[in-house]
Amino acid sequence: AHCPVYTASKHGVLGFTRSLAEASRLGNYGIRINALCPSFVNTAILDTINHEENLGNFYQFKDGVKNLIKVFGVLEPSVIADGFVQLLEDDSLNGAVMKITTTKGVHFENY
Ligand SMILES: NC(=O)c1ccc[n+]([C@@H]2O[C@H](COP(=O)([O-])OP(=O)(O)OC[C@H]3O[C@@H](n4cnc5c(N)ncnc54)[C@H](O)[C@@H]3O)[C@@H](O)[C@H]2O)c1
Ligand SMILES: CCCCC/C=C\C=C\[C@H](O)C/C=C\C/C=C\CCCC(=O)O
Repeated sequence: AHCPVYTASKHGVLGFTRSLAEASRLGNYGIRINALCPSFVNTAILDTINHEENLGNFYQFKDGVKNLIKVFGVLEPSVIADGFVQLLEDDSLNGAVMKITTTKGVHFENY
């Protein structure tokens, strides 16, 4: 929401992940490819919404993003690291999309 190009890039990452994971499985590449999709995380990127040069025409919607942050809260990076370790350790995961949110914690999007 609010930033169409940013959002399009994230959808692209998911398509890339799932397609490459299937290619890896079929081609016996020996690697697993998964995506980790967190809600808001406490990193420097959150400050970018305060700068017009980052959001361009969509700067006018920054209060909407701030409201989302207020409603859903901000995760600490350590929570994301824990999810990442789970992706590393679970050999059954390939082409998986792990979501981490304040409301549901770690869960998976099934396609
Ligand atoms: N922080 C969040 O709320 C959040 C939530 C979901 C997804 N993400 C995604 O996670 C990823 C990492 O974000 P983050 O929160 O750690 O942000 P961050 O701002 O802390 O880190 C981003 C890093 O990317 C580097 N970078 C930027 N442009 C680059 C380029 N062209 N080539 C190489 N490196 C470049 C920056 O120098 C910086 O070190 C991003 O793709 C972001 O969209 C972040
Ligand atoms: C919205 C774009 C703002 C510009 C980029 C700054 C930060 C981006 C952070 C993340 O990519 C945001 C991702 C998801 C947040 C959206 C809704 C949260 C829903 C959480 C839930 O369902 O519990």
